[in-house]
Amino acid sequence: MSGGVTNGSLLTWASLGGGPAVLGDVLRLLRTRKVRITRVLYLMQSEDMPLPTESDLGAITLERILVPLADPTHHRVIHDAVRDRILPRLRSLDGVLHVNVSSGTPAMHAVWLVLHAGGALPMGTLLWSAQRLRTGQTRIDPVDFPIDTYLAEIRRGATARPKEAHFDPASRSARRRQALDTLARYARLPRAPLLVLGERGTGKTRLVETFVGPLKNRPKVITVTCGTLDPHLAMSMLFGHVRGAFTGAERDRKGFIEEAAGGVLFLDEVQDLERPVQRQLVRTLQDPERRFRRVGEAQERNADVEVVCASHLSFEALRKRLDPDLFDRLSLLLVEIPPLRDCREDLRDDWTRVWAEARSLEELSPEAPWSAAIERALKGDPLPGNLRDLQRLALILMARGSTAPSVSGAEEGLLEWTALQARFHAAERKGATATNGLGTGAWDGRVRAFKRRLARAARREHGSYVAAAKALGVSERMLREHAKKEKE
Ligand SMILES: Nc1ncnc2c1ncn2[C@@H]1O[C@H](COP(=O)(O)OP(=O)(O)OP(=O)(O)O)[C@@H](O)[C@H]1O
Repeated sequence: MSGGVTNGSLLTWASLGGGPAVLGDVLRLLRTRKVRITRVLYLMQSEDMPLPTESDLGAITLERILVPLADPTHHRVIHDAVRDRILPRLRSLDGVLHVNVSSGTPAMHAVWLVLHAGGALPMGTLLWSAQRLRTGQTRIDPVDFPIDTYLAEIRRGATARPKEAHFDPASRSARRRQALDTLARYARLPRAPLLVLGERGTGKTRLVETFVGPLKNRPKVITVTCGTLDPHLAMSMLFGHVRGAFTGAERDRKGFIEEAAGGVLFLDEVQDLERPVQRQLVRTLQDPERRFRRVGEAQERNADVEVVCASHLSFEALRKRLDPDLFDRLSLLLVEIPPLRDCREDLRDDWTRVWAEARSLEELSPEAPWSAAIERALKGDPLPGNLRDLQRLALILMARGSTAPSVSGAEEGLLEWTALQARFHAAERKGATATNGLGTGAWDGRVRAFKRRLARAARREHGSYVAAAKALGVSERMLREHAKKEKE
């Protein structure tokens, strides 16, 4: 490499007709982009494919690779041939690999994209699309199509299944009505982070995705379930990273903040974010421009995002778990979604909605079954799982009948549900004692809290960290790390 010019190899399928001429143009155009190709890997389906001339190639080495294909329009055939014949050759290539994805059939083009996205091509490989224009000239463009990002988006779209109910703000109970009115007022304020609290299963996620997003006129909602982020990667997942920022960072990657640009970034169970990430978030939230840095990058970026956070913890418990500055910022606009047991007037509507959504078989009645017994059961249960308790009942009843459950069938199902609910209530009580102040958040967080306790207990027992470390045969530094990591 010299003067910003990179040496590399170009991989291209041999084409009939004007293929070699286009190849000559591609090599020339790459040179204008400071890419010096020293070797062309020329994939030929048969020996009689036309070859580029010396004037096309100059000093470039032409390496012909014979790849017979039973069907060049068949993705699997192409993939298998490339995997077996080409990929092993690429491992020993010097310099950067450039692939001309436009040569060959559309199926060949697609296979390059997939192999690249899947990481099968050497690190740093660049894809180029070359087009012969009507004027007879050729143009090349880098292929900027991050398949994995698109797939994630498509999957998100697929999870928001069209049959899913949008959150219905109409409610009969005063508590829920008040909460939703407040939420609607707050949501209309631009650039003000919003905190939604509510027990598990009260529908917070759906509420933010289908009610808050549209209210903010930002239907795109990127939901991040904070407890599922790998603690070591959380910063990069949220803020993105640049290539080389850490081992395995093979290319620049946008974080969720950038992905949410123009929409809403929804941080679900925000207390599960690691403290350093929380601190970083404070910086971004207090900046009206929402500036941030990708991991490993000095330059600041900004993203036009609205931020909404949610937690199943109570106000007091969340205050203890969050960085104080973050809590201060998030709690400016706070809405608490009441549990179902405090909104009994809405139970029948909730039940109807849950039934309609849970109805996975066409032959099941679209009408939610209703009887005095169902009403008694629902109204008499503390419903600790909220909407999920209703989902459980719906599934039990559905499993009992392929048509609208008869009242007697429903009653048997109700007995089953009541027995199961009793087990959940018991487990809930036991869990409340068992967690013993370790919190109810993500497993990682609870493990850390446990280690913190052990480290602190060891210090109390032995009088100092030095003595405790000696007695336990561990390093003092590690003990101190465990003891301090988060403020309780
Ligand atoms: N309006 C609705 N109608 C029917 N079902 C709903 C509605 N809102 C939510 N649900 C269902 O209820 C369940 C709980 O909803 P959601 O996940 O939004 O609650 P949550 O408060 O975020 O709970 P968690 O934090 O446990 O995920 C989900 O399975 C969801 O599909």
